[in-house]
Amino acid sequence: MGQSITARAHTNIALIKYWGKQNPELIIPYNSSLSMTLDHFYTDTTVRFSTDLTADQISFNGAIADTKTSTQMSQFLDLIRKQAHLPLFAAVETINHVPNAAGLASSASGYAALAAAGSRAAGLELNDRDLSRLARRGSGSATRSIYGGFVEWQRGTNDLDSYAVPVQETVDWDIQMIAIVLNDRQKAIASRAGMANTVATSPYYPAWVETAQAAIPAMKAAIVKKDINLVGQLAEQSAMQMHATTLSAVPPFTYFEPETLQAIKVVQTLRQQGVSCYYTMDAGPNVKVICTSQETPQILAALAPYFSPEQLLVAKPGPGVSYR
Ligand SMILES: Nc1ncnc2c1ncn2[C@@H]1O[C@H](COP(=O)(O)OP(=O)(O)OP(=O)(O)O)[C@@H](O)[C@H]1O
Ligand SMILES: C[C@@](O)(CCOP(=O)(O)OP(=O)(O)O)CC(=O)O
Repeated sequence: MGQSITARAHTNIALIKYWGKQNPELIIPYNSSLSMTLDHFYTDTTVRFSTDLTADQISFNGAIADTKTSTQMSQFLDLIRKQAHLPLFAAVETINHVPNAAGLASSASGYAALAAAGSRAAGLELNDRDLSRLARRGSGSATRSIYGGFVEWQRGTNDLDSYAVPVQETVDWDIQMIAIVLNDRQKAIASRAGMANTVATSPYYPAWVETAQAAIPAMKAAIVKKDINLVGQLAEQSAMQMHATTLSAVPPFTYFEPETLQAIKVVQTLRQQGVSCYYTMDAGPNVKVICTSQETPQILAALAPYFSPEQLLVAKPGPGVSYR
């Protein structure tokens, strides 16, 4: 009977987005990305390898995982089994402490937690870099969730040199995000399919890679300066440039919904009034507002006529992977 290991990983939101893979099998991106790990939203995953099992046993939020999810997780466990030379099945229990369909990447915290708990349960003692490389194989955004604070995923060119590094692990200045949960409809195009389609068909894609790469040093400088306005401006630009590549794909598609524009308008109006707030968006309609805690009450008040309190979730910078 193997040891039972529980790991916690927090989700993250990219300020400079990852969008497109140069190697889909190994999940090597075309561009580097930079994110903020969030405090309130995380996944707890427990893994135990056992001679008693005849198949992986995967429980997801207290129920048996659906076939698609459990197949993906078993394939990920295969990577760990191979690395550890351990031909045993595993019992996995994972719980996402991320509100349903909040547009806060659960694949990021999910695969970072599975990489951490799974590798340890298999007897591997991976350093953070190798843990980041392993998490990357589950989902690109998981590469960054190994670390807390601000994190850069250096794109690299192969399995060995594509991993995340901490940019600022302890964030001692005032920055946070308000996630606006617009609707809980299943998104029509998953990020994986959306980015593949964009790489294959958007004539703007080469420009995306070039501008995203150039934005990384600019964002790092803004973080060092603790400049909320510069961080916000660069994040907003990156998000809208990413979404421009979906509009220019063939056939075109978008993650925007009417409520998305409503939320963006509120942010723009507040900014005209002198409030420091900026928006970002991932592969779904929900908007995340980058702001200071000081101005958050004013921003929540401006959003209140359009969205209920349950739709507005506030998060601060959070920690890296830990073991329970
Ligand atoms: N706790 C978990 N453990 C392992 N895998 C998970 C976990 N939570 C979610 N996932 C995987 O992540 C997938 C959901 O990821 P998906 O990319 O669709 O959305 P997201 O990660 O929430 O948002 P984004 O598109 O921005 O990454 C699920 O299908 C599941 O396979
Ligand atoms: C828009 C994004 O959130 C895309 C995240 O994509 P995923 O990490 O979910 O994609 P896969 O690597 O295919 O699993 C931007 C980002 O998080 O950087």
